[in-house]
Amino acid sequence: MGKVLAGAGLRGQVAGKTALSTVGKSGSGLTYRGYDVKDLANNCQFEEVAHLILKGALPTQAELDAYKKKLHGMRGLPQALKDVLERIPADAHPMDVLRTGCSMLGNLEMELDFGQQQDAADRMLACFPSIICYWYRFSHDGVRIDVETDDDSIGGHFLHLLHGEKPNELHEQVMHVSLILYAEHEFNASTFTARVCASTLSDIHSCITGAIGSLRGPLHGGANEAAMDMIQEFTSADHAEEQMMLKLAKKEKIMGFGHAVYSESDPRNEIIKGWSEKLAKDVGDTVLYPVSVRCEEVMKREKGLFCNADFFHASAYHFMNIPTKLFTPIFVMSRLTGWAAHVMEQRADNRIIRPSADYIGEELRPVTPISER
Ligand SMILES: CC(=O)SCCNC(=O)CCNC(=O)[C@H](O)C(C)(C)COP(=O)(O)OP(=O)(O)OC[C@H]1O[C@@H](n2cnc3c(N)ncnc32)[C@H](O)[C@@H]1OP(=O)(O)O
Ligand SMILES: O=C([O-])CC(=O)C(=O)O
Repeated sequence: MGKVLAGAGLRGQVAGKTALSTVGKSGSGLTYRGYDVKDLANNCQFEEVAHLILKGALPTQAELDAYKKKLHGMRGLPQALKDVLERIPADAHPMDVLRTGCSMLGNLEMELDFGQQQDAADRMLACFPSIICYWYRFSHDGVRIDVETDDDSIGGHFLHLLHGEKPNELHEQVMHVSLILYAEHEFNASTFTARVCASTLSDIHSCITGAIGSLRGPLHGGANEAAMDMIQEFTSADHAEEQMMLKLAKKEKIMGFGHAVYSESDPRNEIIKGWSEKLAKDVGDTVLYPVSVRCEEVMKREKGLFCNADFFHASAYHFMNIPTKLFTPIFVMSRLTGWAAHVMEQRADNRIIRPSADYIGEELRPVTPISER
C-alpha cells in the first residue's frame, strides 16, 4: 500500500522512531499501538482510544469509568480564560481561538515539570470543547454557557455545548468514530511540529499550540472545511461533475483528495463515508451525499486520486448541523491525543531536532559601507 516516497518536504525520510502508529504498513493501512483503526472505530468509544494512545493500553471497564470521571471533572474553564475568549471577535477563525485558548491555558496552568504531562494532556482533552464552544456561543449568540455538562463523552459534551441540547445517540456515536479516526497519524506535519517543539524541552502547551497552527492549513486539517465550501456550491451530482472537470482543467487542487503517504486509499475514508451515508438518510439529504460520491468518482477516474479522511467528514459534520468553521477544531480535539503522546515519546528519548539545509544563496561577500549602497 505504501507509495514511493522521495523528494522535497522530507518525503520518505525517517526522522525518528515511534511506537504509536503505522501509516500505510499493516492491517487496513492505519494502526494505533498495533490495533487496526477499523477495529477500534467499530468497537470502541473515543475515550478508550485516548487511553490507549496516552496511557499505552486499552482500558478495562473500571479504568475507562475512572478515566471518564477524571475528564468530566476537568471540563471547567478559569475565569481569566473566559475573559480572554470573550474578547475574541466573532469573525475570528475558530482554529485561532483554540490556538489562543491553548496558549492562555498554558499561562494559567503551567506545566512546571514533565511529571505533570499526563494531567496536562487530560486537561486539554477535557476542556478544548469547552474553550471552542464558550467562545462560539458567546461571540455568535451572546450567551455565557455553563461548560460543565454531565455528558458521558467528549463528543457528546461538544455537541451539547454547541447546540444547547443533548445530542441523539446516532450523533454521539458518529462523534466517537470521527474522533477515533482523527486521533493519531505518525509524523504528519502538525505532529512533527509538536515533536520539534518538544525536542527543545519546551512545555507541552507550547508544543500543542504550535501543532494547532500547523493543522490549520488547507493542505492538512483545514481540508475538511475547504471540502465543505466546495461541495456546498454544487446543486446536484451532474453539476458537481461539470464543475469538478472545470477545476481539474484549470489544474486546481481539490481539497480532501490525495495523501502524502497512502497511494491507493485512505482507510479512514471508507469508515466515515459509511457514517455520512447513514446521516444523509437520517436527515433526508438528496444532494450533498450524492454530490460527494460523484466528486469521489470523478477524481478517481480523472486523476487516480482518492478521498482522504477529510472529504466525507465534511458532509458528515454538516448533517449533524455543525458549522463549517468548527470542523478543523474537532480534528484538534481528537489529534490532541496523538500530539501529546508524541511529545511524551520525544521527551523519553530526546535529541534536539535540527536538520541541515542545502545553501542556495550568495557567495561570501564583504559588507559595502552604508553610504555606498
Ligand atoms: C488529514 C489530512 O491532513 S489528509 C490531507 C488533507 N489535505 C488535502 O486534502 C489537500 C489536498 N491534497 C494535497 O494537497 C496533497 O495530496 C497532499 C498535501 C495531501 C499530499 O501532497 P503530496 O505528497 O505532495 O502529493 P503527491 O506527491 O501525491 O502529488 C502527486 C500529484 O498529484 C497532484 N495532486 C495531489 N493531490 C491533489 C489534489 N487534491 N487535487 C489535485 N491534484 C492533486 C499533485 O499536484 C501532484 O501533481 P504534480 O506532480 O503535477 O505536482
Ligand atoms: O499523515 C498526513 O500527512 C496527514 C494525515 O492524514 C493526518 O495527519 O491525519
